[in-house]
Amino acid sequence: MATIPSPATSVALAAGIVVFATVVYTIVYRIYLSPLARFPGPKLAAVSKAYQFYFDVVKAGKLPFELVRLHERYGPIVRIGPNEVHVSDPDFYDILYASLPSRRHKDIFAIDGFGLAQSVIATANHEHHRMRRAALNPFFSTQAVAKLEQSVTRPRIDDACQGLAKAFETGEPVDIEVLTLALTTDIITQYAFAKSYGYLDRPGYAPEWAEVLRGAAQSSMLFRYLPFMIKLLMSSPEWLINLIDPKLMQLFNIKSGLEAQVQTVMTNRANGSEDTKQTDRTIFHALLDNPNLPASEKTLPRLVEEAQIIVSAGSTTTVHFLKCTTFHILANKSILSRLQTELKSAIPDPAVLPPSHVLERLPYFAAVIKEGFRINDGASSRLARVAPDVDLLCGEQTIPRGTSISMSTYLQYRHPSLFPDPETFSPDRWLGPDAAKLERYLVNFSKGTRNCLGINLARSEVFLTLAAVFRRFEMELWETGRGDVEMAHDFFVPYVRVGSKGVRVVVKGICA
Ligand code: HEM
Repeated sequence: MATIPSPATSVALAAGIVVFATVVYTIVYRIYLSPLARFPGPKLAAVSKAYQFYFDVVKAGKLPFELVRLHERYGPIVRIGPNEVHVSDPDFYDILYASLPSRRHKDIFAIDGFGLAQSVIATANHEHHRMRRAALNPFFSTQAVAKLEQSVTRPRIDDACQGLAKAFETGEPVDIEVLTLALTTDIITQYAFAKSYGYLDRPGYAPEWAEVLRGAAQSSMLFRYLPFMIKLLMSSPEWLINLIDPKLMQLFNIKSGLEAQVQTVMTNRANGSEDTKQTDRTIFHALLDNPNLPASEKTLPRLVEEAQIIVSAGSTTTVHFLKCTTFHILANKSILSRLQTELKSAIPDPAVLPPSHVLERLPYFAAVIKEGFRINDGASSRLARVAPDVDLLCGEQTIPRGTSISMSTYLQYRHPSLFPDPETFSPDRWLGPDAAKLERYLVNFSKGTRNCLGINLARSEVFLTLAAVFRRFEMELWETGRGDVEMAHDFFVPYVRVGSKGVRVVVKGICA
């Protein structure tokens, strides 16, 4: 005898049918009816972010390599998400990463995993981003960077060189990543917070910091899919963090230190006891003083998040550049010798470095730096933008407004028509008759309204550091190979294979 289902069973059945129908409709819509349906790509990628999740998280940062395969198979525009296409067409770069007056929102998916939602880099809306960015720009302008070169950047580079001089005496190998991470961290913290973290003075240059940053970068790949997890982690008590991973405490201590610093600036202002010495001015003073930022932009948590992104963005990318470029110079004897000849004639006294804008005019040195930028990829993550007002023309195809569109340096720098033999470190490609044309494709700092805030500081650091190191020391690579510089994982910035012991050098001599 047939039984009549209970009301609860009927409701559950009806709910199941609705969920099933919704899922089926979503799949059919995304594959066949969406405005992006005409762009080729794997069906799973069109349906859900699971495709990206597999390469980002399960395979630990392998999406750039998969993107190469996808573009070989499907052409210059590939659909890689329900609302995302990835483009491999270098001539489209300037269109996507456009300057004002074009409006570009950001698809902050890739940034969300850092848990710094109130910082400039994670600001999705174009106008909101303009406001936050305008407040920071003066602090990192060409003039501001040039002014602080004398008092902040060069003294720290001299400190790092002291470390190399000591290594010459002891014969101990030096890990370039650890040394330059201490250097760039000390520079950015002195520059932005008037208080250097002093990593260059710590034993072994605080080697654990590199590990902490790598761990945070890798975790961000998971957190970008589950952003609530990073929020939960950031608000957890210290004992729990210690239990999960004691190394994470370094990040938390930095956050607490920044909170205390901002709080002091705010309290001193409130009770009129502020120390107004220009040398003590920090990025917090600049933001708090800015009349164009409303009070909601000057809260303690937001200022701390802005400071946190500046510490990490201001160190990791520059370090990867310095480490890779040092490797390639030392691995190519003829390049090393040509570079040192030019540096010796431009810097007669190794103790007295010219300003970075003078170094930038040395033709061979500038070509080495450009090639260093090309071969190290910069930020390896695809950088997604959204044009809210206009459709964008890519070749013959129109990408509808509102689409998340991304491009990657990894593909751009391996484009056969621009950079033949891309795995070879060849500064000469920047000295040929087509070099000027080629420069528009060198995009490590991205372009347009959301390009790198720290571009002037980064350029000053890399020119001064490499000039100092290669003018002052004779070095050789020590137990280091190409696998120690090639990207094996994309954790927003490039990371090398697990188990690499880094780029290590021995100092063989001090140059007169
Ligand atoms: C060689 C070194 C560097 C490279 C290759 C680099 C690259 C980049 C790239 C590609 C972006 C765009 C990211 C995106 O679209 O999501 C960016 C943004 C940013 N960079 Fe850098 N960067 C470097 C050094 C620095 C330094 C020294 C600072 C220190 C202040 C810095 C601070 C920032 C900030 C705050 C942003 C966000 C800007 C915004 O959203 O308006 N970077 N960087």
